[in-house]
Amino acid sequence: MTAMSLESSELGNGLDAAPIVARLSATPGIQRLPSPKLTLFVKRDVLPASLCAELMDRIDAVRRPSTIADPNGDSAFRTSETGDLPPDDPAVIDVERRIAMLTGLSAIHGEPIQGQRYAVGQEFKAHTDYFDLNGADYHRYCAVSGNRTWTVMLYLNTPEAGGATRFKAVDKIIQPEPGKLVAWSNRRADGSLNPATLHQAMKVRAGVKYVITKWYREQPWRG
Ligand SMILES: O=C(O)CCC(=O)C(=O)O
Ligand SMILES: [Fe+2]
Repeated sequence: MTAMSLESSELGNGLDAAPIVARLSATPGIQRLPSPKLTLFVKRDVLPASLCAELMDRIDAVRRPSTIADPNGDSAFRTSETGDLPPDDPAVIDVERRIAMLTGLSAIHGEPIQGQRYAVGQEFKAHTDYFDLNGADYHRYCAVSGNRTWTVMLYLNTPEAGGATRFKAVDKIIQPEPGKLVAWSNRRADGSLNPATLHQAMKVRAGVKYVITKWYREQPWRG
C-alpha cells in the first residue's frame, strides 16, 4: 500500500461514522469492541516510547487542576490535572499527524489535544464526553463548534496499579499501556448522542497515569 497523504485522510467530522469506521477497521492490528451499542476501537503501539516520554514532559509543563462542564456538585468528580498542549510543539504536531492518518478525522474539526495526569487516588467519575443538551452550560460549550462527535485517547504510560478506563454499559475495561489508542464515536448510527459511551477513569492506586485526549466537533473548531 502506498502512503496516503494527510489530505486524503480527511474524512470529515465523524458524525457519519461510516468512513471513519471503514478506515479504522482496515488498520492492521486494530481491535473493534464486539458490541452493537458502542463503536469503539483499540490499537496498541500507536506511539513510540520516546514520543510518549516527550508528551508526558509537555503535560507536566502545562498541567493544572482539571475542570468539568456542568459541575454536578461533586467536587471529587474529576480530580486529575489537565492542560492544553502547545499546538506548535514538534511532539504535538507528530501525534496530531498520527491520529489524523489513523482515524481519517478531519483536523479542522478537532479541539487542541489535552493532556491529563492522575496521581494516586485521582479519577474521573462516570461521564459522557458529549455535552448534555439540557446542561446549564450547553450553549457556552457548543454554540460555536457544535457538540462532540468522536473521542480519541492515547495512554502514555502504565501506572503501577489502577487507572483503567471503564465503559460500564458495555462491560469493557481498558488497561493503560504506553502508546495504546482508544477511539470511539459518541453517537449512535443515526448521529444521535449515545449514552452507552458512559465511561470513567478509575482511580490510580499506585504510580501515576498520563493520557492525551482529542475530541472532534460537528463544526470546525473555533473555540
Ligand atoms: O483517563 C481516562 O482513562 C479517561 C479520560 C476521559 O474520559 C476524559 O478525559 O474525558
Ligand atoms: Fe471522557
